[in-house]
Amino acid sequence: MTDEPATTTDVTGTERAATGATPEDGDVTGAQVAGTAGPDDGTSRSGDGAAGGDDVLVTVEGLEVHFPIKRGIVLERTVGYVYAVDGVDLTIRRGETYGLVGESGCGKTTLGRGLLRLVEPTGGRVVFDDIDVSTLKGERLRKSRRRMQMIFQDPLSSLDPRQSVESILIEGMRAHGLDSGKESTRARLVELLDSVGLPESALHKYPHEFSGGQRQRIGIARALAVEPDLIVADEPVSALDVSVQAQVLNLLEELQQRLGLTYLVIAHDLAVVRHISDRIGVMYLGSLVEEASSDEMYAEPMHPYTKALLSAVPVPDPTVEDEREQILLTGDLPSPANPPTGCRFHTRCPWKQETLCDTDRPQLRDVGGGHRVACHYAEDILAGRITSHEVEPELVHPDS
Ligand SMILES: Nc1ncnc2c1ncn2[C@@H]1O[C@H](COP(=O)(O)OP(=O)(O)OP(=O)(O)O)[C@@H](O)[C@H]1O
Repeated sequence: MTDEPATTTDVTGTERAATGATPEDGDVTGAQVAGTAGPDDGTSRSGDGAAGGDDVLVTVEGLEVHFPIKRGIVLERTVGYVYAVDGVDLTIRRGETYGLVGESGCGKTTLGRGLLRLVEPTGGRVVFDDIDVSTLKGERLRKSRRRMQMIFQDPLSSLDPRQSVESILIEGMRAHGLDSGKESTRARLVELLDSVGLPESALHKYPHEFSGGQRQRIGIARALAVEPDLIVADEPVSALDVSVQAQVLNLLEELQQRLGLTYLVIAHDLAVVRHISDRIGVMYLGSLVEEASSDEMYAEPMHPYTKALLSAVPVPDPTVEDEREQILLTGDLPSPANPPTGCRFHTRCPWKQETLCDTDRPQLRDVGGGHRVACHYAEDILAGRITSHEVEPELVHPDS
């Protein structure tokens, strides 16, 4: 099959099918979503009424996933742990998109997998729609899994190359007793493909016959096949061409509105997260360091790590002067097998306060309106104990 239609992105990020590109070539049907915004347009969705209400679908409490480090061939013994997720508390509201960001290795994927119990948490709990899924076993666990699906970064490696699209889609339906007879199952498969913008003819093709964007559409259709409530999307567009990224993000948004889905979107690209998320959580070395609505996170970041991440994102309009505070992160991400004492960020923090930050681990505290931050410095500023001016020389400005 050919690639998806080429797109153009105008200055506001509005995606359009390029002139002459039909939906094409039969590959992407007319059901494909008309873009409203691209991933790099500098806009976010909070405040546009798309956010879920206060109805909580997922509660994560003190979640821990510690992987044992084993040594020895004959007598294997545990010599330490990778603290991949180390005490995360968060809630995801029904119908919202929660964006999770942070550097590679900070534990985003493990958190998503721990939430779905694709990896066993070593501590804490996950409550999904009032059911504590951390303790579920057997049939009840299987049933809860139907309601929580995952889509992956690399659709090619997550789709079995030996299975046709029909077989890929039917597998999950069958496992959950959702294939209810030949005719209705066939109609459902066609409906699923249409909902992700693929034609019926795709059913008998194999993953390698599709472009990257089309394969991601198949991954989305596979997740939708079992009628989930929550989808954890792990870097859903980072393996795709920029022109295709907006199409897939728009598709996810359209499906959310139509089907009432709730998303946890994991991404390292802050432009992607901003566009699609109602709220954003920033992770550093296994913990959340800040959480806020998408608009507030971009307008008023408080944690120095968040400020550093955001100052690395280019401004969408190159003609506008970038007046943001620039913070450059120094040093590497410490190993999650040997995290620093106290605040885990203190080894790279321009605002580190001696003894306090390297001994006392700050807790995530609500600083108003659901904006949560785990930082002694931010707390001191808010309490009026210090002003940001006192530490300004430590910050790296673009001209320095
Ligand atoms: N099965 C495992 N066994 C041991 N360590 C693991 C395992 N899975 C992940 N890790 C480690 O846990 C830490 C967090 O990994 P994770 O993949 O969750 O991070 P991430 O933020 O999603 O990074 P990326 O964006 O690169 O995927 C890393 O140090 C990783 O090497």
